[in-house]
Amino acid sequence: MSVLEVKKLTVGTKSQPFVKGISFEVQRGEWLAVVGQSGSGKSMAASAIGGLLKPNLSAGGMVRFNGNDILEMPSKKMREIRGKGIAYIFQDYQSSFTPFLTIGKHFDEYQRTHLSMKKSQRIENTQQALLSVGLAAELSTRYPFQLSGGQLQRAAIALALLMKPDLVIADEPTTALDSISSFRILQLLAKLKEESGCAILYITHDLRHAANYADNILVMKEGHIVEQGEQAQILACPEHTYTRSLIEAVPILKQTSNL
Ligand SMILES: Nc1ncnc2c1ncn2[C@@H]1O[C@H](COP(=O)(O)OP(=O)(O)OP(=O)(O)O)[C@@H](O)[C@H]1O
Repeated sequence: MSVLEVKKLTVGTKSQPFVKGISFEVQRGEWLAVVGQSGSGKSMAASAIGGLLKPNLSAGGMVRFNGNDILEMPSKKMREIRGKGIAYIFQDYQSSFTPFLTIGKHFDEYQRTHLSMKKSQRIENTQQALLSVGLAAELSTRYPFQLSGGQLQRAAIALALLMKPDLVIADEPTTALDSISSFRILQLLAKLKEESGCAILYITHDLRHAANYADNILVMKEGHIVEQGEQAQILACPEHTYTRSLIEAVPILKQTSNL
């Protein structure tokens, strides 16, 4: 069974659709990259899948997560799924943290909401989670502003993965980071995917990330999917002119493509 099944998903305001009937599936252990220019509807689709749409937007069609229909789900159940089954990693990782709570307190509160266990076990889990993303356990006593951007995004990822989700939605998680920190975050996601077998829906406008990490690629343009398939196939032999233009815009990819 697919972890995620999306059928004819539309998202938009009352007067204007921005995502216009897209369909795709994500399997367990798959890294699917959603690529396309700015404004093509990638984030909006991801928000609808994660049940995080802005109040002025609504979604139609079908989104099934582990067989459960997300768009029909009461908000309480959706919050449970978002905590445990689906993790969302934002481009703006600062928004995952409350400035006046320490990093450790964030991890503690998250576990208290979703699990019932002793405080000593929660502390142990927090330390393990920080270590798993290469952060020292001592960072749990610091406040968010006392961490660098890369450290904070790692902490956000550790927090998102604490409940061992089946699906990680990462919406341009490296955009605000320097290239070394970005590389580390991508490596980390790849490692976590290998270890846990989770699926990753990775939103990016950087085709190089898709080329290096994704199993499959889905290309969006103006709210439609124009092409989807295996990563190597799409990059070597793109069928759609829009995909070709995206590849041509990245010289290093153009060299290895059959364009
Ligand atoms: N809350 C909103 N209300 C109305 N229009 C919106 C809202 N959020 C986004 N849009 C519009 O919807 C379109 C799709 O936006 P979306 O954020 O999904 O694009 P994207 O492909 O993720 O772009 P980027 O790569 O820049 O993040 C854009 O034209 C955007 O201006």
